[in-house]
Amino acid sequence: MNGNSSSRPSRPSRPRKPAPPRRRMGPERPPVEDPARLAALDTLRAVRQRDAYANLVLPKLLRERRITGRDAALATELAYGSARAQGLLDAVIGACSDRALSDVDGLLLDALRLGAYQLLRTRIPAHAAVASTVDLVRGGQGSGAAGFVNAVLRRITQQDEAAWIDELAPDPDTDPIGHVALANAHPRWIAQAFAEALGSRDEPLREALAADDSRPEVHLAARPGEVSAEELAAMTGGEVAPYSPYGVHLESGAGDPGDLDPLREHLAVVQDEGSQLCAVALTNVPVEGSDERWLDLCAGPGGKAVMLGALAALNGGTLDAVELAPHRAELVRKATKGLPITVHVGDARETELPEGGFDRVLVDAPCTGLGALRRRPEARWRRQPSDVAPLTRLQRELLTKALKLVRPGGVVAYVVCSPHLSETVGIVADVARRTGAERLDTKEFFPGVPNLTDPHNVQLWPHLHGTDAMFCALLRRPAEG
Ligand SMILES: C[S@@+](CC[C@H](N)C(=O)[O-])C[C@H]1O[C@@H](n2cnc3c(N)ncnc32)[C@H](O)[C@@H]1O
Repeated sequence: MNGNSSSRPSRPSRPRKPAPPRRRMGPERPPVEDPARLAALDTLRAVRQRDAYANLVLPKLLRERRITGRDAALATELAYGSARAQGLLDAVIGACSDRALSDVDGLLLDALRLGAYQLLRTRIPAHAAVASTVDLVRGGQGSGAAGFVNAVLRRITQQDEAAWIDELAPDPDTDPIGHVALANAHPRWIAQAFAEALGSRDEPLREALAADDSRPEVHLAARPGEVSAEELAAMTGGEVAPYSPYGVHLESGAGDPGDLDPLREHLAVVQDEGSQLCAVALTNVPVEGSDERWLDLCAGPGGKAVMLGALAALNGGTLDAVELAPHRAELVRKATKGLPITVHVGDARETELPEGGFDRVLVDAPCTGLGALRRRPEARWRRQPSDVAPLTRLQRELLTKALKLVRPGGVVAYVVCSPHLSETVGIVADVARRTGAERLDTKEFFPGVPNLTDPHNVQLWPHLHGTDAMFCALLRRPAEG
């Protein structure tokens, strides 16, 4: 029998009343009176639940919910700030909660982090920070949960950030690295890696971690041959960068740079000034003989390929670009449209491109990214010390292959966005020793950049150069004897 009850008499048709609004199942959403905080909270949730990237989730949410202006700026500050400071916030929340953090429901932990960040690291009045967070929780998880969050946040208000650090951080006399790590919201192992790279556990380390813990400016790179840095600065309201001949700095929070006309028209890309300097340095080294065939061995998503491709075009040459991940290779193709670039998808270690066939080769190797933590809010809490060893194996193999692909007398730039010594000087010293490559005085090819002291390598730092902590070493394949 048909499930429709055909035996029922049909009812006379009546004018239909508008249906009452349908109630959602499950906990009610808060009324969206506070779109900025709700967007920040939803971002923290996506980071925790789906391993999402805050700087991909939030801009999408802001667009979908049409959040703009001051609300967008507040959402950005709260989402990225809370993600960046997570370890410090958790230490304080843990000290103020009668439950172990591992027993606190994830949704409540997100809200507590959002509230604690406002209390410890913004000028939002304490009563507003507490009340707005409690309202979000009451709307989402009910009044019992709201009571718990209220109690924890009220305890946090009893001291400011400095007092909490005094109470919770390791003793600076016996564990200076542990102390400065918590005070600047970094995991200890990362602070330790920075200390080793800086050769200091004192003021330089504190300055490096503090710079890494602040909101970065947006850097743009003008496409060589299309527009000058001065013109790009005038078009975007930015400032010409201090070191890169193509760089422009924009204030952070000035909206989505992707909406700027020069970016839409492919006259410029978003690219950290340190990355620009490393790509340009490769082209600054004199080479004898031919100089037409350049190679970018790890090209996705294509920032440096755009720079190198545009410079190759001006030089009458070409660029080959290799990328393992097909979707990232596609990004390289899109970013470099109109430039003399051939994109190859595959493992650079096994590429069939001709050995000895290139005059200049860039190895912008996959790395921990510890040098760009300020641009990736949650990354410092996600990365693990165990990530380092497999990357160093890959880095060593890629640099070794690059030194085969470059012709005798040609030059290779080894670049990583990390100051971790195992990924930087450790790789270069080892591969140079095994291959006989000549290590050049890399800083010579970073003209005008101060505070470079290593005789072979360049390590940039946010606190010294305003760039990501990029590392670059230039090597030459010996001419055949
Ligand atoms: C640090 S990123 C390169 C960034 C790029 N040069 C830019 O400026 O936009 C490293 C890239 O190497 C790619 N990769 C990883 N292993 C690779 C391999 N064995 N061969 C080629 N590319 C690889 C990654 O997918 C990633 O896109």
